[in-house]
Amino acid sequence: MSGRSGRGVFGKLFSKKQHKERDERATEIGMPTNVKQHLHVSKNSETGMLEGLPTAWLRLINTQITAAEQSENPDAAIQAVKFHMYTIKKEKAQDEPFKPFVTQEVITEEDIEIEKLLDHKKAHQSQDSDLSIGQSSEEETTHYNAPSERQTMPISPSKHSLKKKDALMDMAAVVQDLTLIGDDNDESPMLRKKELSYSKLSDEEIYEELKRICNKDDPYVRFEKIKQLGAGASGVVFIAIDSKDNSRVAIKDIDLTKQSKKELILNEINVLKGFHHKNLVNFLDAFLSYDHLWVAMELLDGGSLTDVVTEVVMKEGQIAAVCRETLQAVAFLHSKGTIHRDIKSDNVLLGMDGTVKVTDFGFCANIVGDEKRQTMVGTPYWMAPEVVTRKQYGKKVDVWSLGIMAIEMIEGEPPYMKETPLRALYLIAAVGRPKIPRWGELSPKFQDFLDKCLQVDVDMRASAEELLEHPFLECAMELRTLTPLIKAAQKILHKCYD
Ligand SMILES: Nc1ncnc2c1ncn2[C@@H]1O[C@H](COP(=O)(O)OP(=O)(O)OP(=O)(O)O)[C@@H](O)[C@H]1O
Repeated sequence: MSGRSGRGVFGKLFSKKQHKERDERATEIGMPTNVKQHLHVSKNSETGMLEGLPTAWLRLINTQITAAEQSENPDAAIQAVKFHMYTIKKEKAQDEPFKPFVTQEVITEEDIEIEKLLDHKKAHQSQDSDLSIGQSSEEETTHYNAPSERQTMPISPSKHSLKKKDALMDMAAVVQDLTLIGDDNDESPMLRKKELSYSKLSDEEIYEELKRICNKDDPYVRFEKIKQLGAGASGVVFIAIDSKDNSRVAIKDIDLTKQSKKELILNEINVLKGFHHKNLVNFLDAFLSYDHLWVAMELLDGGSLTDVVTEVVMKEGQIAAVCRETLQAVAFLHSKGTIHRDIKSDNVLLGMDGTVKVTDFGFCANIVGDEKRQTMVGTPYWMAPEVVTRKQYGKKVDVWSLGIMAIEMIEGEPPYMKETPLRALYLIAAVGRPKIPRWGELSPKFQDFLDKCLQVDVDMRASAEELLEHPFLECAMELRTLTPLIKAAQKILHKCYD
């Protein structure tokens, strides 16, 4: 599906156009507005097509999922469109840009919200159809907006869909539940008490607490801004020189006035302070200047792994090296009771020396031991089937995503990247393990590694810890062999970190 003509083991270089197409792919969907939901889903016995979903949902399904596909796998079509609508709704509601770590409070609200949007109608199940997802007792009006950039699954709680009082009551119950089911032997950081106490703080108190935990230096005096690296939903990232030791750092500048849930930042900073690993883009310090929070991080001057996979061909030994380093980060996060939930090449940053570090903890979930979460987060193309199909999921979603990232390193892009996000969701749910076009060109060890990552049955899928022992990783080349790939990609993309 990559569109590359064969050359060498993994084919020829990816074009810049394909790189651009890859980013544009996720921006395609523009949605209608004001859709009334009366859900009573059934399958037309003649055409096999779904009926009874909101008109806008059906329009989406019917334009992107064929009648035969709907008929063959109606559940996958329904799950995909539900998930998709949830994503769009969240995309519009997202107004909390900085989320290096997601707290239990956010996840709990997210759980409640997804249930409300998607599943609570099950309470009114129809008796005449297996497919029924019920009928709402009252009309709901949902506004849809086109998602921006790549199709990620934002998790900030919507102000529109959840009454604060109800959310807090439900949250208290869930937090209590989670505390009760916590494993005594689990070493996860127990953060909930602090989160709950923060959630009671007023804006003024939050600023006071931020002042207390941030470095007292004036960032405008201490750092010299060199150049902007990019602007994400989470703020602007730039390179700066730290006058304290002349080191170069990456700084994320967050405008606090645009944050509706400032208390989350307190938790995030505290969590980040406690998470240091050689394969994570480590937090260095936080600074407060009026309404701006500057978060200083290690600077990775090699750009993202996406730049490399889309532009140059990687050898198996180089892929093994990146997998090993990423797995070390993932295993570390898992050992701390945290799921990353958004492992993909965009979130793996490289140093010019070949250092590999995982970043963007904006979708992390704190978990307790092997406790499973019922939330749907991540980026559709990298998403594990159990996430799309709304089954309970746990740490192993990161292992699936790592498998998809390995496919990116082989093929230049994840499976279904040329499909719309909705169709990709359907295919993930319906097909399960994706086909890998260059499968026959891979070594048996690499094939086995991918097999262990991409098991649809979560129990059959290896853990990050187990994968670190896999023989494929013994083939890893030295990290410095990544440097020529990074340089080649930077040259093609005209990127420079000086
Ligand atoms: N520590 C870092 N070192 C080098 N580059 C970085 C670092 N952190 C972020 N970047 C780069 O800066 C740009 C913006 O990063 P940011 O994380 O804000 O963007 P994003 O991931 O697209 O957005 P978001 O995560 O907020 O949705 C990206 O190109 C990213 O690769």
